Amino acid sequence: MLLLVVAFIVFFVLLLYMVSPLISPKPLKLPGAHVVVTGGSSGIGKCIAIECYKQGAFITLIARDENKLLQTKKEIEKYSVNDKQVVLCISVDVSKDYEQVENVLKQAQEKLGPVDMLVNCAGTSVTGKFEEIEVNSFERLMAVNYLGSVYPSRAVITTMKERRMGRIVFVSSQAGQLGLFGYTAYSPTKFALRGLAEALQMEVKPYNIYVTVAYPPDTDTPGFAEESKTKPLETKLISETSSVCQAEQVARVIVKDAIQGNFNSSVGSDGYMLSILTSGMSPVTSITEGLQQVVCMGIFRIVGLFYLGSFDSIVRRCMMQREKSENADKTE
Ligand SMILES: NC(=O)C1=CN([C@@H]2O[C@H](COP(=O)(O)OP(=O)(O)OC[C@H]3O[C@@H](n4cnc5c(N)ncnc54)[C@H](OP(=O)(O)O)[C@@H]3O)[C@@H](O)[C@H]2O)C=CC1
Ligand SMILES: CCCCCCCCCCCCCCCC(=O)[C@@H](N)CO
Repeated sequence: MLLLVVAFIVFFVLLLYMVSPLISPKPLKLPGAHVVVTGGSSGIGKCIAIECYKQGAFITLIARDENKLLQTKKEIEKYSVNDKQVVLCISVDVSKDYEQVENVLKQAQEKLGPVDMLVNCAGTSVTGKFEEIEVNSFERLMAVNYLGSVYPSRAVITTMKERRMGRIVFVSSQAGQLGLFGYTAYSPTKFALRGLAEALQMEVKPYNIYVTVAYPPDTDTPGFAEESKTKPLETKLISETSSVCQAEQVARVIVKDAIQGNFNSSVGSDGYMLSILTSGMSPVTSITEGLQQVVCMGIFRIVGLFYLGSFDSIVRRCMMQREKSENADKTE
């Protein structure tokens, strides 16, 4: 009898341990909240700012180009839902000097109150073959995409911990879940965000702060148009596996997941598969999410192997094509 009771207690405690990280956070209320969006003057960041503004938030936009910031401010203000709402613009490079980033965020908080949600969306990309990418691009991308997310987060986290609330969003990429031809400089910066997010989430969860990592697919933005100009053929063909998304759609998903405090945010069916497949030891934010990972991971690995096979064959075909045309050039 005693044994049975002990066994029951042990079982119960184990169950509690498993289920405790699965308890979903309370959603953030956006009306009246202060949302800071880095990279908020263009593309996905701009759409995230609009989405939050439409839901009643006060917005701080951060980017370098002042004209672009002011233009975006005007565009966002068209969507106001009450006459108290404010859009504040700050021109700063998020990747250069920590003190400067800390200072401007202090000013923003003096004007609009403590930051309830920070969206780290400032970022840029360079594609090309490893040996053809300028050496300083590796450093620059790491500075903008990684340090440019560390600095603003580091600057707001103390106040968030004091208030025992907050959301921090990191905009990674599908190229932050798997490495692809052409992305040797870009992918590592997006993988780095995941490591940062996991470690930070474990630290700040007891303070009721939730971290979200978003993994968007190719998205129709000015940044994407710029990237496409110099993209290797292989990268283009591989990327065509999944279709190009609209920035509005990506932004809606990111804002929804951030409000709910979901650690993981993905778009579309291959986004869904990739996120399950790469969930590893990342935090879970609902029981259904945990269950889906347990059940689907193996099956999605099989699907993934087929994708990898097709990517390899694209790379091989392109190489043969190139050699053929080079030989033809020589014989001419
Ligand atoms: N579009 C896509 O296909 C995908 C994009 N992503 C990621 O989403 C994010 C946004 O991408 P997207 O909307 O395409 O980008 P855009 O190029 O359209 O916009 C980038 C924004 O970041 C700002 N920015 C860039 N560098 C800095 C800096 N050093 N300091 C401050 N602000 C900066 C830009 O303003 P300014 O130049 O004036 O500073 C601009 O507001 C990026 O992190 C990108 O890697 C992820 C997956 C897919
Ligand atoms: C079972 C799993 C199957 C998975 C299939 C995955 C298909 C991969 C397509 C990858 C597209 C690359 C996105 C990079 C976007 C980006 O960050 C840049 N555009 C930034 O400008």
